[in-house]
Amino acid sequence: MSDTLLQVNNLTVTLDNSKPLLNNISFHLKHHQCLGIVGESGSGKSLTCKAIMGLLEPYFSVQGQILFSPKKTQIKLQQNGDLLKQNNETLRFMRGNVISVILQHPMSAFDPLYCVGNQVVETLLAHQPISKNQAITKTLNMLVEIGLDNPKQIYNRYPHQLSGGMLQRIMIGIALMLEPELIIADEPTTALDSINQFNILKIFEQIKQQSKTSMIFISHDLGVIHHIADHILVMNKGTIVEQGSRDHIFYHSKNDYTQYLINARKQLLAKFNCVVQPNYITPSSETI
Ligand SMILES: Nc1ncnc2c1ncn2[C@@H]1O[C@H](COP(=O)(O)OP(=O)(O)OP(=O)(O)O)[C@@H](O)[C@H]1O
Repeated sequence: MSDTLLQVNNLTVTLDNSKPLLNNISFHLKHHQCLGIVGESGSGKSLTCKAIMGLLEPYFSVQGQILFSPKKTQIKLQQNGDLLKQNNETLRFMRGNVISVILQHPMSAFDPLYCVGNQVVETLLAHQPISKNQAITKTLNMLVEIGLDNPKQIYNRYPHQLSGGMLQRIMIGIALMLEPELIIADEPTTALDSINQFNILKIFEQIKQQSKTSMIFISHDLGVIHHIADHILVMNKGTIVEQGSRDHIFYHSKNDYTQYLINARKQLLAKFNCVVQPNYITPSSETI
Protein backbone atom coordinates (compact mmCIF):
# COMPACT_ATOMS: atom_id res chain seq x y z
CA MET A 1 0.00 0.00 0.00
CA SER A 2 1.28 3.47 -0.87
CA ASP A 3 2.51 5.60 2.01
CA THR A 4 0.80 8.67 0.52
CA LEU A 5 -2.50 9.71 2.08
CA LEU A 6 -3.12 12.78 -0.02
CA GLN A 7 -1.81 13.73 -3.44
CA VAL A 8 -2.84 17.10 -4.82
CA ASN A 9 -2.10 17.52 -8.54
CA ASN A 10 -2.22 20.85 -10.40
CA LEU A 11 -5.01 22.31 -8.31
CA THR A 12 -6.28 25.57 -9.75
CA VAL A 13 -9.15 27.59 -8.27
CA THR A 14 -10.57 30.55 -10.17
CA LEU A 15 -13.35 33.04 -9.61
CA ASP A 16 -15.16 34.70 -12.54
CA ASN A 17 -12.42 33.93 -15.07
CA SER A 18 -10.05 36.29 -13.27
CA LYS A 19 -6.53 35.52 -12.07
CA PRO A 20 -6.46 32.13 -10.25
CA LEU A 21 -6.72 32.30 -6.46
CA LEU A 22 -4.85 28.98 -6.39
CA ASN A 23 -2.56 28.50 -9.34
CA ASN A 24 -1.55 24.99 -10.36
CA ILE A 25 -0.43 23.78 -6.93
CA SER A 26 0.82 20.21 -6.33
CA PHE A 27 1.91 18.56 -3.10
CA HIS A 28 1.49 15.37 -1.11
CA LEU A 29 1.04 14.24 2.47
CA LYS A 30 2.30 10.89 3.74
CA HIS A 31 0.45 8.78 6.29
CA HIS A 32 1.22 9.88 9.88
CA GLN A 33 3.06 13.00 8.77
CA CYS A 34 2.38 16.63 9.55
CA LEU A 35 2.38 19.00 6.59
CA GLY A 36 2.74 22.66 7.56
CA ILE A 37 1.37 25.33 5.23
CA VAL A 38 2.78 28.77 5.83
CA GLY A 39 2.27 32.07 4.03
CA GLU A 40 1.03 35.60 4.45
CA SER A 41 -2.63 36.47 4.69
CA GLY A 42 -4.43 35.85 1.38
CA SER A 43 -1.80 33.43 0.05
CA GLY A 44 -4.37 30.64 -0.41
CA LYS A 45 -3.82 28.44 2.66
CA SER A 46 -7.49 28.21 3.68
CA LEU A 47 -8.75 27.84 0.10
CA THR A 48 -6.43 24.84 -0.30
CA CYS A 49 -7.94 23.19 2.78
CA LYS A 50 -11.50 24.09 1.80
CA ALA A 51 -10.88 22.37 -1.54
CA ILE A 52 -9.68 19.23 0.27
CA MET A 53 -12.77 19.26 2.51
CA GLY A 54 -15.10 19.76 -0.47
CA LEU A 55 -16.27 23.04 1.05
CA LEU A 56 -15.51 25.44 -1.79
CA GLU A 57 -18.58 27.47 -2.71
CA PRO A 58 -20.10 26.40 -6.06
CA TYR A 59 -19.20 29.70 -7.73
CA PHE A 60 -15.50 28.75 -7.74
CA SER A 61 -14.18 26.96 -10.79
CA VAL A 62 -11.86 24.12 -9.73
CA GLN A 63 -9.42 22.08 -11.81
CA GLY A 64 -6.89 19.40 -10.95
CA GLN A 65 -6.97 16.35 -8.71
CA ILE A 66 -7.10 15.76 -4.95
CA LEU A 67 -6.39 12.04 -4.61
CA PHE A 68 -7.13 10.63 -1.17
CA SER A 69 -6.06 7.11 -0.11
CA PRO A 70 -7.33 6.35 3.40
CA LYS A 71 -6.07 3.16 5.04
CA LYS A 72 -9.31 2.44 6.84
CA THR A 73 -11.80 1.10 4.34
CA GLN A 74 -14.88 2.76 5.85
CA ILE A 75 -15.93 4.07 2.51
CA LYS A 76 -15.43 3.26 -1.13
CA LEU A 77 -14.25 6.31 -3.03
CA GLN A 78 -14.95 6.66 -6.75
CA GLN A 79 -12.60 7.87 -9.50
CA ASN A 80 -9.26 6.91 -7.91
CA GLY A 81 -10.28 8.65 -4.69
CA ASP A 82 -10.35 12.09 -6.32
CA LEU A 83 -12.13 14.23 -3.71
CA LEU A 84 -13.18 16.68 -6.42
CA LYS A 85 -15.25 13.91 -8.02
CA GLN A 86 -17.12 12.48 -4.99
CA ASN A 87 -20.82 13.11 -4.49
CA ASN A 88 -22.15 15.28 -1.65
CA GLU A 89 -23.23 12.29 0.44
CA THR A 90 -19.72 10.80 0.38
CA LEU A 91 -18.15 14.16 1.20
CA ARG A 92 -20.56 14.65 4.11
CA PHE A 93 -19.59 11.24 5.47
CA MET A 94 -15.90 12.00 5.04
CA ARG A 95 -16.12 15.23 7.05
CA GLY A 96 -15.76 14.25 10.68
CA ASN A 97 -15.43 10.51 10.14
CA VAL A 98 -12.36 10.57 7.93
CA ILE A 99 -11.23 14.20 7.73
CA SER A 100 -11.69 16.53 10.70
CA VAL A 101 -11.12 20.25 10.74
CA ILE A 102 -10.11 22.47 13.63
CA LEU A 103 -10.62 26.17 13.04
CA GLN A 104 -9.30 29.40 14.48
CA HIS A 105 -12.36 30.50 16.51
CA PRO A 106 -13.59 27.57 18.63
CA MET A 107 -16.45 29.66 20.09
CA SER A 108 -18.18 29.77 16.71
CA ALA A 109 -18.17 25.96 16.50
CA PHE A 110 -20.36 25.55 19.60
CA ASP A 111 -24.06 26.34 20.02
CA PRO A 112 -24.32 28.93 22.83
CA LEU A 113 -27.67 27.48 24.01
CA TYR A 114 -26.44 23.99 24.98
CA CYS A 115 -23.82 22.86 27.47
CA VAL A 116 -20.63 21.69 25.82
CA GLY A 117 -20.84 18.10 27.12
CA ASN A 118 -24.18 17.53 25.41
CA GLN A 119 -22.81 18.93 22.17
CA VAL A 120 -19.85 16.56 22.26
CA VAL A 121 -22.18 13.62 22.99
CA GLU A 122 -24.51 14.56 20.11
CA THR A 123 -21.55 14.77 17.74
CA LEU A 124 -20.32 11.34 18.85
CA LEU A 125 -23.76 9.78 18.46
CA ALA A 126 -24.05 11.24 14.95
CA HIS A 127 -20.81 9.57 13.90
CA GLN A 128 -20.42 6.38 15.93
CA PRO A 129 -22.69 3.39 16.65
CA ILE A 130 -22.56 3.72 20.44
CA SER A 131 -25.14 4.23 23.21
CA LYS A 132 -25.73 7.56 24.92
CA ASN A 133 -24.13 6.30 28.15
CA GLN A 134 -21.04 5.16 26.26
CA ALA A 135 -20.87 8.57 24.55
CA ILE A 136 -21.06 10.35 27.93
CA THR A 137 -18.28 8.18 29.37
CA LYS A 138 -16.14 8.77 26.28
CA THR A 139 -16.72 12.52 26.56
CA LEU A 140 -15.70 12.63 30.24
CA ASN A 141 -12.58 10.58 29.49
CA MET A 142 -11.72 12.85 26.59
CA LEU A 143 -11.96 15.96 28.82
CA VAL A 144 -9.39 14.41 31.17
CA GLU A 145 -7.13 13.37 28.28
CA ILE A 146 -6.96 16.91 26.90
CA GLY A 147 -5.87 18.13 30.31
CA LEU A 148 -9.06 19.71 31.72
CA ASP A 149 -9.61 19.24 35.45
CA ASN A 150 -13.12 18.63 36.84
CA PRO A 151 -14.55 16.99 33.70
CA LYS A 152 -18.09 16.76 35.12
CA GLN A 153 -18.14 20.49 35.80
CA ILE A 154 -16.77 21.30 32.34
CA TYR A 155 -19.32 18.94 30.77
CA ASN A 156 -22.18 21.04 32.16
CA ARG A 157 -20.74 24.43 31.26
CA TYR A 158 -22.07 26.58 28.41
CA PRO A 159 -19.56 27.72 25.78
CA HIS A 160 -19.44 31.32 27.12
CA GLN A 161 -18.42 29.94 30.55
CA LEU A 162 -15.21 28.44 29.14
CA SER A 163 -12.08 30.18 27.84
CA GLY A 164 -11.04 30.11 24.17
CA GLY A 165 -8.17 27.79 25.08
CA MET A 166 -10.51 25.32 26.82
CA LEU A 167 -12.94 25.32 23.89
CA GLN A 168 -10.08 24.81 21.45
CA ARG A 169 -8.89 21.81 23.47
CA ILE A 170 -12.41 20.40 23.38
CA MET A 171 -12.55 20.91 19.60
CA ILE A 172 -9.30 18.96 19.27
CA GLY A 173 -10.66 16.31 21.64
CA ILE A 174 -13.81 15.90 19.49
CA ALA A 175 -11.70 15.61 16.34
CA LEU A 176 -9.56 12.90 17.96
CA MET A 177 -12.52 10.93 19.32
CA LEU A 178 -13.84 10.55 15.79
CA GLU A 179 -10.49 8.91 14.88
CA PRO A 180 -10.08 10.60 11.51
CA GLU A 181 -7.26 9.75 9.14
CA LEU A 182 -6.57 13.41 8.50
CA ILE A 183 -6.85 16.43 10.79
CA ILE A 184 -6.77 19.83 9.13
CA ALA A 185 -5.92 22.52 11.67
CA ASP A 186 -6.46 25.99 10.17
CA GLU A 187 -4.66 28.53 12.37
CA PRO A 188 -5.75 26.70 15.55
CA THR A 189 -3.57 28.80 17.85
CA THR A 190 -3.95 32.23 16.25
CA ALA A 191 -6.86 33.49 18.36
CA LEU A 192 -5.31 32.34 21.67
CA ASP A 193 -3.05 34.05 24.20
CA SER A 194 0.53 32.78 24.31
CA ILE A 195 0.06 30.42 27.28
CA ASN A 196 -2.91 28.75 25.61
CA GLN A 197 -1.03 28.67 22.30
CA PHE A 198 1.76 26.80 24.05
CA ASN A 199 -0.66 24.30 25.65
CA ILE A 200 -2.52 23.67 22.40
CA LEU A 201 0.76 23.13 20.55
CA LYS A 202 1.71 20.57 23.20
CA ILE A 203 -1.52 18.67 22.47
CA PHE A 204 -0.75 18.69 18.73
CA GLU A 205 2.75 17.42 19.49
CA GLN A 206 1.24 14.54 21.48
CA ILE A 207 -1.06 13.71 18.56
CA LYS A 208 2.01 13.60 16.34
CA GLN A 209 3.98 11.41 18.74
CA GLN A 210 1.13 8.94 19.01
CA SER A 211 1.26 9.07 15.22
CA LYS A 212 -2.27 7.83 14.74
CA THR A 213 -3.33 10.47 12.30
CA SER A 214 -1.91 12.65 9.56
CA MET A 215 -2.16 16.40 9.84
CA ILE A 216 -2.22 19.54 7.77
CA PHE A 217 -1.34 22.45 10.01
CA ILE A 218 -1.87 25.95 8.66
CA SER A 219 -0.27 28.96 10.26
CA HIS A 220 1.20 32.31 9.33
CA ASP A 221 3.48 31.85 12.36
CA LEU A 222 6.77 30.25 11.35
CA GLY A 223 7.61 29.48 14.97
CA VAL A 224 4.52 27.30 15.27
CA ILE A 225 5.22 25.57 11.95
CA HIS A 226 8.84 24.95 12.97
CA HIS A 227 7.55 23.25 16.11
CA ILE A 228 5.06 20.90 14.54
CA ALA A 229 5.61 20.23 10.81
CA ASP A 230 7.68 17.49 9.15
CA HIS A 231 7.24 18.85 5.65
CA ILE A 232 6.41 22.45 4.75
CA LEU A 233 4.70 24.30 1.89
CA VAL A 234 5.48 27.99 1.58
CA MET A 235 2.64 29.77 -0.22
CA ASN A 236 2.42 33.24 -1.72
CA LYS A 237 -0.32 34.72 -3.89
CA GLY A 238 -1.96 31.39 -4.64
CA THR A 239 1.20 29.53 -5.61
CA ILE A 240 3.60 27.23 -3.78
CA VAL A 241 6.88 29.11 -3.87
CA GLU A 242 8.80 26.32 -2.17
CA GLN A 243 8.24 22.99 -0.43
CA GLY A 244 10.53 20.65 1.44
CA SER A 245 11.45 19.09 4.76
CA ARG A 246 11.41 21.28 7.85
CA ASP A 247 15.22 21.33 7.92
CA HIS A 248 15.45 22.29 4.27
CA ILE A 249 12.98 25.18 4.61
CA PHE A 250 14.42 26.59 7.82
CA TYR A 251 18.13 25.98 7.40
CA HIS A 252 18.96 25.45 3.72
CA SER A 253 16.40 27.37 1.68
CA LYS A 254 17.72 29.68 -1.00
CA ASN A 255 14.28 30.93 -1.98
CA ASP A 256 13.91 34.71 -1.61
CA TYR A 257 10.34 34.62 -0.29
CA THR A 258 11.08 31.86 2.27
CA GLN A 259 14.14 33.83 3.38
CA TYR A 260 12.00 36.95 3.71
CA LEU A 261 9.50 35.13 5.98
CA ILE A 262 12.27 33.60 8.12
CA ASN A 263 14.13 36.90 8.47
CA ALA A 264 10.93 38.73 9.40
CA ARG A 265 10.35 36.15 12.15
CA LYS A 266 13.95 36.45 13.41
CA GLN A 267 13.75 40.24 13.55
CA LEU A 268 10.51 40.04 15.51
CA LEU A 269 12.07 37.58 17.95
CA ALA A 270 15.17 39.75 18.38
CA LYS A 271 13.00 42.81 19.09
CA PHE A 272 11.03 40.83 21.67
CA ASN A 273 14.24 39.63 23.34
CA CYS A 274 15.58 43.20 23.47
CA VAL A 275 12.42 44.36 25.23
CA VAL A 276 12.36 41.60 27.86
CA GLN A 277 16.15 41.44 28.33
CA PRO A 278 17.69 44.94 27.96
CA ASN A 279 21.26 43.53 27.82
CA TYR A 280 20.38 41.05 25.11
CA ILE A 281 22.81 40.86 22.16
CA THR A 282 21.37 39.40 18.97
CA PRO A 283 23.37 36.33 17.97
CA SER A 284 24.33 36.00 14.32
CA SER A 285 22.11 32.91 13.92
CA GLU A 286 19.00 33.74 15.95
CA THR A 287 16.87 30.63 16.34
CA ILE A 288 13.31 30.49 15.03
N1 LIG B 1 -15.34 33.03 -0.61
C1 LIG B 1 -14.47 33.76 -1.29
N2 LIG B 1 -14.87 34.55 -2.30
C2 LIG B 1 -13.99 35.28 -3.00
N3 LIG B 1 -12.66 35.29 -2.79
C3 LIG B 1 -12.19 34.53 -1.81
C4 LIG B 1 -13.06 33.71 -1.00
N4 LIG B 1 -12.31 33.05 -0.09
C5 LIG B 1 -11.03 33.44 -0.32
N5 LIG B 1 -10.95 34.32 -1.34
C6 LIG B 1 -9.74 34.95 -1.86
O1 LIG B 1 -8.79 33.91 -2.12
C7 LIG B 1 -7.48 34.33 -1.76
C8 LIG B 1 -6.88 33.31 -0.80
O2 LIG B 1 -7.65 33.34 0.41
P1 LIG B 1 -7.37 32.38 1.64
O3 LIG B 1 -8.49 32.57 2.61
O4 LIG B 1 -7.12 31.02 1.15
O5 LIG B 1 -6.02 32.99 2.22
P2 LIG B 1 -5.19 32.57 3.53
O6 LIG B 1 -3.80 32.34 3.08
O7 LIG B 1 -5.87 31.45 4.21
O8 LIG B 1 -5.27 33.91 4.39
P3 LIG B 1 -5.51 34.11 5.97
O9 LIG B 1 -4.20 33.74 6.63
O10 LIG B 1 -5.81 35.57 6.08
O11 LIG B 1 -6.66 33.23 6.37
C9 LIG B 1 -7.59 35.72 -1.17
O12 LIG B 1 -7.27 36.63 -2.19
C10 LIG B 1 -9.04 35.82 -0.80
O13 LIG B 1 -9.50 37.16 -0.89
